[in-house]
Amino acid sequence: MIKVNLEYASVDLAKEIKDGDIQKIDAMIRNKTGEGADFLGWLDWPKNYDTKEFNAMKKVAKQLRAKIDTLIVIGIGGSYLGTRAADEMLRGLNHTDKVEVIYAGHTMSSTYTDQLTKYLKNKKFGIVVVSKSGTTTEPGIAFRLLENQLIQQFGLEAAKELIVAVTDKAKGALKTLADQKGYQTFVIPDDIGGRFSVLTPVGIFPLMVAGVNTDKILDGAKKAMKKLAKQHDLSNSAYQYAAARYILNTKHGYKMEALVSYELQMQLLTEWWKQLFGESEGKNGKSLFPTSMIFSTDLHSLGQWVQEGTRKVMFETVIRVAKPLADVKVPKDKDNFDELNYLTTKTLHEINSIAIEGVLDAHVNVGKMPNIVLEFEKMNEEMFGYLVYWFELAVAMSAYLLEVNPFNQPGVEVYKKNMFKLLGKPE
Ligand SMILES: O=P(O)(O)OC[C@H]1O[C@](O)(CO)[C@@H](O)[C@@H]1O
Repeated sequence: MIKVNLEYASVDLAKEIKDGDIQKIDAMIRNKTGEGADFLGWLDWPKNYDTKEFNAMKKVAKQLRAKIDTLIVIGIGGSYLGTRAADEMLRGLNHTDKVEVIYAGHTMSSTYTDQLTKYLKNKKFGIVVVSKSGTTTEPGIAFRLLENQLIQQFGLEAAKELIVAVTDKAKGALKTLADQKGYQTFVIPDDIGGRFSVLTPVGIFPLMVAGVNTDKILDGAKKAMKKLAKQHDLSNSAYQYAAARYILNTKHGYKMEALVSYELQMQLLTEWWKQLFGESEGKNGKSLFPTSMIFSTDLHSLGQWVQEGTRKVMFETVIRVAKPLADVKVPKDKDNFDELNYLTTKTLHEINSIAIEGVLDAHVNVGKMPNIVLEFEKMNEEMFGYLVYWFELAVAMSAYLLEVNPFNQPGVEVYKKNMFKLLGKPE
């Protein structure tokens, strides 16, 4: 479902990396002997997840969906990015669905929060609050505000049916609060970190409420798991990607990787990817800075820099989708004032695909910027599950190649501690 095309990357895997090193790290991942191995729960999750819990989630999601027109998903980082990535990639602007999904708790912007609370005044809304730690400030504040508003609008009893918490199975502020107030809870497994959690109740429950076919997402993840578990060396496409970016970074001196998609509805997927790679690898003064662009949109802004700006700093990783969710024909026009009739033999996706060819040539051959191309078979639910698992395995390999622990994020705590000190948070 994903092929790695290194034709434009100026990387020769056979010459520039030892297959033995890849095999060693693969064994470390599979045998759970590397640093941070306590957080490898995602590795077997597609076959190990608790089907009973998932059936219970389906039931609760159906009940909640029947009662609301708007779902507020409260969370930050790994507690919301994967959900939003799937929501935008799969539902996109599909407003025919009865439930609108709005995200909160990923910002402390007072303007956004004020606008949201006003918008919800005439809405029948429900809340899914997601926090593994239960103590993160942003979702904590958003939940306090929106829970109050929901109770004011619909009453205490109704709140028990309109609020669901996804959090730790036993500990943390959110678990205590939900249990005390009688809110339904679903569990974030101990051995899966936030940014690896989209296939757990973190992503799956809100997506169920949003009406997404989550069974197909999990089928896709299982497909990836089964295929990649059989390939312990560079025949594994996730490892090819990890190795290529490692070589570009450590042997060719590149400092940044831009994930590029030609699908506007993958914008949030690139945000999810940024957290996955940024938090997993950005340690000990090492790793690529993960950034992203949407083409052709950003060709009309950053395109100039990409073509002619500072060289040997950034390379691109381009997602090329073979089969989009839908396609559109350019209509014939009898006047042809806009001179576009020459395009009417092609669909929009065909035009987009030709743009990729043209841009690859311009960026690689003229601009001398290496491009890794990730060939995605399609863009549906199954593909989403597949790509999530694929990137998770890729980042584990990639971080271990850099000799950093992929599963912690000690740097994030620094700002949090400073902020708590300045705000006078009691110890
Ligand atoms: O789910 P929590 O505990 O609220 O944490 C949210 C996010 O915050 C971080 O700790 C830091 O951004 C992420 O690792 C995590 O995904």
